[in-house]
Amino acid sequence: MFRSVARSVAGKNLLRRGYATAVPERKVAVLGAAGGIGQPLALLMKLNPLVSQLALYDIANTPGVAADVSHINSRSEVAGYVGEEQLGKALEGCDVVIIPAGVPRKPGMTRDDLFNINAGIVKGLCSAIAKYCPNALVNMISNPVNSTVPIAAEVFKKAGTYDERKLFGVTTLDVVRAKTFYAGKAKVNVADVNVPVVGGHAGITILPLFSQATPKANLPEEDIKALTKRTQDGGTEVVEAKAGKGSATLSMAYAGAIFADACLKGLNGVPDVVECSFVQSTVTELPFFASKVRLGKNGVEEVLGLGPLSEYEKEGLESLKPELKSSIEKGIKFANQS
Ligand SMILES: NC(=O)C1=CN([C@@H]2O[C@H](COP(=O)(O)OP(=O)(O)OC[C@H]3O[C@@H](n4cnc5c(N)ncnc54)[C@H](O)[C@@H]3O)[C@@H](O)[C@H]2O)C=CC1
Ligand SMILES: O=C([O-])CC(=O)C(=O)O
Repeated sequence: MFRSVARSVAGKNLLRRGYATAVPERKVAVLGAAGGIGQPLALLMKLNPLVSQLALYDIANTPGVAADVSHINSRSEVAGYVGEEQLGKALEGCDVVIIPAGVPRKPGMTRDDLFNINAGIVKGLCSAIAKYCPNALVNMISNPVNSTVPIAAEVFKKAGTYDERKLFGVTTLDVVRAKTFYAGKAKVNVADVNVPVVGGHAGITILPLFSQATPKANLPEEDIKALTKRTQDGGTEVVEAKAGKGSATLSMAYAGAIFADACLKGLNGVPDVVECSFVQSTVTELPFFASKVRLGKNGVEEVLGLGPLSEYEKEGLESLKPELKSSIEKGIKFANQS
């Protein structure tokens, strides 16, 4: 009886290490797993019961991280992979690949200042994904997300493996911040709060839609403007507080774990899994845009529209388009000329 249920779930075996519920096997890789985000994200993915195999890849230091995390008595088997020659093994059979590989900002830098280093890193990793796990859902964390996602798309197109339903820029941290800041201002329970955040993932391209926030609080316009600015500058707030020691890592690991969990639930057929993400889109005239996305067995099931916007949000939407367009074009150009 159990076996027949098992076979019906995407042909995957269900029982490993005594895990006794009908949850399919899922392999997740974290690329950049020894870094500031990678380590806590590895921990959180190890705690996720939907993961059966966890592959931790970096150019250095993954054996230690993998040995450490592997002692936790949760479902998944953990393996560490180090150096390019082990990347293929890390990726083979992956259902979800999470990419926090690359350099973080220092005070005074924009996310776009990371382009020169991170674009090449992302390009290399995506070429390997196209080769070793072309069907995996890719969760792009590396900045500038507004450019790294288009780079990944171009790499996959060139390799003939592009499926727009399987490529995601992770913008969950913007949602996490918007929820936290809104709850503080509106004096509502943060656990009940929902706020869509659309656009992209840098400065004014981050557009929280507080007019759609629930529970409703009817905050005055000046509070909405302050909340919007704080959400847009949330990354910079952390970069400045860390004073040269990097950018958000712990809150990003939390956000990355939420988004990867949503991807896994979608793959497993859980209905109505909706998260905001920067994806290929026709919601605006821009080819990529963050909005609410319904996740399913093939990744993006439906890109949801923006819903009704306030006048302030309409202005924000128009103001962000030129910057987002140029970041997208920069990524596409890089991928096609190098
Ligand atoms: N999407 C988002 O909301 C956020 C994105 N980020 C971005 O995430 C990235 C990583 O940030 P941190 O973890 O703080 O940096 P980090 O420097 O602490 O860690 C990065 C890791 O990537 C590894 N790495 C470098 N090249 C690699 C390659 N070719 N293959 C595999 N691994 C490689 C490094 O060895 C290092 O362990 C940055 O680009 C940062 O801007 C950070 C916070 C939020
Ligand atoms: O601000 C940064 O450089 C890192 C990031 O993307 C964020 O914290 O939102």
